[in-house]
Amino acid sequence: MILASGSAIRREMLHRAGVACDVVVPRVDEAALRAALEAEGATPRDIADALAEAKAAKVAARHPDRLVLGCDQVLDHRGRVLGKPESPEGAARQLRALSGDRHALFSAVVAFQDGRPVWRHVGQVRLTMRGLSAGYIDDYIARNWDSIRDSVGAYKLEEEGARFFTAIEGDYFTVLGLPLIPLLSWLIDRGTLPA
Ligand SMILES: Nc1nc2c(ncn2[C@@H]2O[C@H](COP(=O)(O)OP(=O)(O)OP(=O)(O)O)[C@@H](O)[C@H]2O)c(=O)[nH]1
Repeated sequence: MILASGSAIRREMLHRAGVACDVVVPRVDEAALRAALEAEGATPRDIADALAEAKAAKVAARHPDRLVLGCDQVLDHRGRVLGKPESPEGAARQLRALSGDRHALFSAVVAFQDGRPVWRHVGQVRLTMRGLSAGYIDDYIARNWDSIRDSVGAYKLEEEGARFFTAIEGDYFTVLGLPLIPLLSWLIDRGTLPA
């Protein structure tokens, strides 16, 4: 199986679940594709699904004989789609906007076999963030920028980001970027993984 993702935590989640996979980082212009989808009025859920499919398709084209997983995660804040922060200033703007409010994360995975999509799932999590002071946000980013720069929402739930939330409705793995439970269930049900 190939994980078509450059995300270290996605690889780590599969590895810890005992799922062996090769990693091939997809070369997809996510910004352009996301902009086109948003221009068509695509919902955040559809954007995550379409980007995950584009990444899986790109890698599957070069490995038609392998099971290939493409992934994508987007943040939906009052209908606005947010991705990874471009800069510490961008991260501060994002966190100030999310502070004291609710947002959703959509984590999509699309599986390709024999060059076509054979399974897909979009996990959704709703998060309620406590009010964070501007001073704390700036300090958090200054201390954690190297860690959060590749993370949608500019936080990592498994690290200090856990302090941001008063409630999370959905599963932990989906926040980290992969709907792991439905994916493992599908792999087991189709006989790819023993159980
Ligand atoms: N460790 C961690 N990563 C997070 C968290 N929330 C979001 N992310 C990561 O944010 C990234 C979302 O960006 P994507 O475009 O979906 O994925 P990517 O990292 O660019 O990797 P590709 O799949 O190659 O596009 C993923 O790597 C997620 O795993 C979190 O709470 N913890």
